[in-house]
Amino acid sequence: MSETRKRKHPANESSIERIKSSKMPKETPPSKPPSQPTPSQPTLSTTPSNDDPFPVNWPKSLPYLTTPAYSPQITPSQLSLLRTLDPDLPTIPGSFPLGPAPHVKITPITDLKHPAHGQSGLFATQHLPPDTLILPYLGHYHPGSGPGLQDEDYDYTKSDYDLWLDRDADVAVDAARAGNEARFVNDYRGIPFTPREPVPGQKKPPKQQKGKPNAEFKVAWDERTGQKVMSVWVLPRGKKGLNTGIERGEEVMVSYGRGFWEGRKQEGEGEN
Ligand SMILES: C[S@@+](CC[C@H](N)C(=O)[O-])C[C@H]1O[C@@H](n2cnc3c(N)ncnc32)[C@H](O)[C@@H]1O
Repeated sequence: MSETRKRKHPANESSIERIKSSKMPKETPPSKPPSQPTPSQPTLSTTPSNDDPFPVNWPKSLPYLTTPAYSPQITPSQLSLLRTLDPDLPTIPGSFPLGPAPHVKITPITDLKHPAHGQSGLFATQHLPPDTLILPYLGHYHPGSGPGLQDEDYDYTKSDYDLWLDRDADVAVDAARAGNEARFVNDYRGIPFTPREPVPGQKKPPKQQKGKPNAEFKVAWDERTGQKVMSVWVLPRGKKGLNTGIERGEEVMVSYGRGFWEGRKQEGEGEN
């Protein structure tokens, strides 16, 4: 077993760091159900909030969240920091659905050239313009350092689905044991480039960048639950206007950060 350490997180490389992970998590149910919130915390909702409770292709063995879950080790002061409004954060509006995200679909990856072949990814079901909120990234909120990285029989440092949420509050969010569609967002590295077709009514296909992410993780303020959440957004247009958004059928791809892959390489070396 390799030593426990932190490495850069699959997210905005400048601001978010990922808790170290070692192996692809298994999509088997945890040996214990996810931690239940204390009475003072919002309810962990795995119950349908509308007619279509689970997203298409959601793994049935995994609890589907519509609001965050909480490690029992999260303290009241951490909760209070998470629930203090930061007006500079982008917002998830109260009108955004609690439940399956409207414009993306979890899709098994069958392309043998795709580096995550055999796993799944998240794909756009319609054009997503630059700077659009795609969906929140839900999971267990847990301490990002110290003994809180071990929850009873679960070790967050082994997760490949763990993101820093708030460094000042020392809180991270892990979607390995429960989450929503956002946990299926892959890193752009090595994903085969698929040229675009012209959209109906236009001669040329929309501009496209090769070998780049088209989305990013951002911390946001969730008006629906009154707290900070991690979330996935389409990249902004950019100074040169090169980002035209994500076309229907394209995979949503972020950068996990170089540290994620370096950490993984080191683990591989450590295991030899
Ligand atoms: C947050 S999960 C992403 C969803 C994952 N594909 C699934 O079906 O559960 C992170 C894991 O996806 C895989 N992955 C994501 N992007 C990848 C890439 N560009 N190349 C290889 N593996 C990738 C790795 O196994 C990584 O540990």
